[in-house]
Amino acid sequence: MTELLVPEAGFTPEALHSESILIVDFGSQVTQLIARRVREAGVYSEIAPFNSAAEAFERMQPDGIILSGGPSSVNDEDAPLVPDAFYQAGVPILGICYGQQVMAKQLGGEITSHEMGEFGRAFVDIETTSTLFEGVWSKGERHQVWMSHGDKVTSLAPGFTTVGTSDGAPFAITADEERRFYGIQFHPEVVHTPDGAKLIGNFARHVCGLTGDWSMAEYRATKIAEIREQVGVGPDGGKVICGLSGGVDSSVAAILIHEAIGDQLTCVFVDHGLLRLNEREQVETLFREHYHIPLVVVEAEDRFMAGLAGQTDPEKKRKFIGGEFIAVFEEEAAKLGGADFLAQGTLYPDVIESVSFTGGPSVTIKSHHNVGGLPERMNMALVEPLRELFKDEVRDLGRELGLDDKFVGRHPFPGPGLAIRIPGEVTKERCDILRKADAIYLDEIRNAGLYDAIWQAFAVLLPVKTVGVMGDARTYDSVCALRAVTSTDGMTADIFPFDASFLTGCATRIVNEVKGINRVVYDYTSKPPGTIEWE
Ligand SMILES: Nc1ncnc2c1ncn2[C@@H]1O[C@H](COP(=O)(O)OP(=O)(O)OP(=O)(O)O)[C@@H](O)[C@H]1O
Ligand SMILES: O=c1[nH]c(=O)c2[nH+]cn([C@@H]3O[C@H](COP(=O)(O)O)[C@@H](O)[C@H]3O)c2[nH]1
Ligand SMILES: NC(=O)CC[C@H](N)C(=O)O
Ligand SMILES: [Mg+2]
Repeated sequence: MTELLVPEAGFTPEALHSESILIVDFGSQVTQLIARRVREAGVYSEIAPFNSAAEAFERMQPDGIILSGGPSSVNDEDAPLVPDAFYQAGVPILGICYGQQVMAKQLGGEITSHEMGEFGRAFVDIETTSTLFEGVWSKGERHQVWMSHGDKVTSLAPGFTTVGTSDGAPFAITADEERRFYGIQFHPEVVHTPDGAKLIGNFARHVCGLTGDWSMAEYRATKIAEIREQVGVGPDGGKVICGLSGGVDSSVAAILIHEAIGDQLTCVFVDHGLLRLNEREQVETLFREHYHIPLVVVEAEDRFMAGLAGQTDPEKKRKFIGGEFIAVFEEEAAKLGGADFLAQGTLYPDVIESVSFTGGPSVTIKSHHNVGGLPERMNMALVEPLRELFKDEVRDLGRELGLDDKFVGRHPFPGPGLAIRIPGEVTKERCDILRKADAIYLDEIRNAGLYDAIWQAFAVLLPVKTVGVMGDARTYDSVCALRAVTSTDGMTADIFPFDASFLTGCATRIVNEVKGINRVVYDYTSKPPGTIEWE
């Protein structure tokens, strides 16, 4: 564990790092990925929606600006714009997709809307050298990129030259090397542009001239400062309760908040009856052994089961669970004499799937219990220090905080627990059946030494009964589906390719040992098109 830079009261996060990049958000689905790539390049970044970017600029005094993509067309009447002052600030600018188009338009170029765009994989031909590509791409080469646009630049703004072209975009890559303005039609932030991360790194280092000395240690110190600022420290500071599940995210959040505000924090673990076998005891023991943070364990099985009775719609189940979690937290807060803040280990993927991050156009895939599943009325303000991070970054932060490997390496487990792994009605009896099957499956995975190679694995209990024969007798019982995926951040996932013999072994054990299940199947669907959980 590295020593923490303890920020003083009244301290601002900007004071911690000398280098930063401002990302102006025009509502792209993948703006957070730009921030992530900048972090990977070792540079602190902040995202500001286009309409508050001027204030963010004043505060941060960034060394570079990246303009995101977005759903608007620059030819629309109310098209969102970049504050004019940014073009006069002498700071390098990288415009991506809409960002390229809006910069071209504002600086005197032209953009045309076409019926046919380029969506998905495309290729760019590099026509000249550019500081943006130094050491990555050279003149005369052709490279794969990822595009998603209907509009395109058709006439360059004064000072710009064409650096690269694609079939659908004659000005796919444009540069004004003197002003250090770059406009690219493709998206370097997504993995489908294989050299994209390097290009963003080049923008930070070669174009903006940054050294890239930002680290998770600094993220930790920055967040501690922000938490202190939000909650207040000492006798006049607020009280915080943190929903703790024993999962990586909430454990990291709890430790971080505890570092920031000490005993103003109490953790609350809710046993809603939807946990895995022996999970409550394990989490309680592990947490009390490792940390001296007050922990309240709430027995809430009956109320969750009662509320779930008769519910079969996945979104209704999720919304009920989200609301009931908050009701429990509020009751526990009252018992502690009131709390002003509720802390959660919410991550960026929870946010993007539930709602749009800065008011952009993204659709709701499913209401994660801790975001879209929250009730409208909330007494406590939220403290969510991990809200911009992806899972693997949270694990890095956990290691930085000295979190035990037993926590860092745990497979994710969703807050609504077994409820979203039992399609149809959830009952205690069905939870008990699933708990047994899931425990056997994970036991087999651990015994085979596969736990760490898999990102997440679990069993699902289907609302389907099939006929079987056991000991010469007919059975008519439920089907259990097994799922295991590989992933880095849970946003996309691939199935884990078990050997057939491993799956046969699991199926045999589950059918033999779990009463109520007589058939086992394996889920071969990646994400997309599937999601990881079944509901
Ligand atoms: N049983 C629970 N009791 C209290 N809070 C919970 C519980 N389950 C989930 N939460 C809260 O909801 C948040 C989101 O849950 P989520 O499962 O995404 O994170 P996690 O459990 O901390 O980590 P992981 O994703 O590794 O399981 C948690 O960080 C925690 O604040
Ligand atoms: O805390 C959570 N509350 C939720 O409501 C929720 N829904 C899904 N997940 C977890 O998120 C990751 C992506 O899951 P999906 O592909 O099913 O959306 C996977 O790791 C899922 O287990 C949740 N976690
Ligand atoms: N992904 C984007 O930024 C798209 C920009 C603009 N809406 C277009 O269709 O060209
Ligand atoms: Mg969890």
